[in-house]
Amino acid sequence: MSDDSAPAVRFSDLHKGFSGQRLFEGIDLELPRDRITALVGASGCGKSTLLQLINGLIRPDAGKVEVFGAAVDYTNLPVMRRRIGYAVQQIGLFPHLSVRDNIAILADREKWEESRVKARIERLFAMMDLDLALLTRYPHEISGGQAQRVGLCRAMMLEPPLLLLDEAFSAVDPITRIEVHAQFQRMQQEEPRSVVMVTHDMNEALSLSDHMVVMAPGVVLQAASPDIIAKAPADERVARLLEARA
Ligand SMILES: Nc1ncnc2c1ncn2[C@@H]1O[C@H](COP(=O)(O)OP(=O)(O)OP(=O)(O)O)[C@@H](O)[C@H]1O
Repeated sequence: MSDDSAPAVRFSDLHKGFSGQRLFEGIDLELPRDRITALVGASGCGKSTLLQLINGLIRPDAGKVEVFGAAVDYTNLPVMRRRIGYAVQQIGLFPHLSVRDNIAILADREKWEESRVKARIERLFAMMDLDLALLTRYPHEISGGQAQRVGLCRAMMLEPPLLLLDEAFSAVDPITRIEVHAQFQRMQQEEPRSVVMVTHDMNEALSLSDHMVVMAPGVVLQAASPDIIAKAPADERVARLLEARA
C-alpha cells in the first residue's frame, strides 16, 4: 500500500448517506502527505464520517477511498489499520488495563519484544512530557490531560504513517489544551507523519494545521492553507466560521 507520490488520502466521487438521508454526493478531495490537515465545519457536516471512511470503519455507498494511493481493502482491515493511528475525544482507554497495557495493546498483539515496547514508550513519554511512573496506574488514576496524551501515545505506538484525530484535544481545560498542542507539535517535528484531525475549534485548526478543509453539510466549502483561508475565505459561510472564533 505505497505510492510515494500519492496523497495521504484521496476521496473520488464519494457518495455516502445514512438511513436514506444523503450526506456526500460525489465528493472529490485529496489530503496531503506528511502534513497536518484539519477538517472543520459545523456539527453534523460529516467530519467524523470522513475519518471513519478513511480507516474503513464505514464504507462508501459509491466512489473510492484511497490511502497512500491504495484503495481501502475491506477484506483486510486489520493490516491497513496497523498503518493508521486513531485517537478520539472520548479517549477510549480500557479501564481494566494499566496505562502500559493500554498503550502497548497493539504492540503486544504484534508480539513485539518487551525491550522494543519499552524503548518506544520511553520515547513517546519523553515527547509528551509524561512521567514513566504513570505506566502502572489505571485510567481512573490519571488526569484528563494525561489520559488524552496517553490516548495519543497509544495511537502513535506502531509509528503509523497516518494518524487520525477526532476532537482528540477537546476534552480538557484550555490551559491543558495548549500544553497538549505544544506536545503534539513537538511530536510532529520529531516524527513527521500525515495527520488528519477533526476539530470544532477554528483557532485550533488555524494554529495546528498546514492544510484546512472547511465543510458544510456534505460539501467542501474550501480546501487551502490556513493562511489563505484566514485571508481569503471562499464564501460567506467560511467567513462566518472565522468570525465565530472565540
Ligand atoms: N452511523 C450513523 N447512522 C446514522 N446517521 C449517521 C451515522 N453517522 C453519522 N450520521 C449522520 O451523518 C451526519 C454527519 O455526521 P458526522 O458525525 O460525520 O458529523 P460531524 O461533522 O463529525 O459532527 P460533529 O462535529 O457533531 O461530531 C449527521 O447528520 C449524522 O447524524
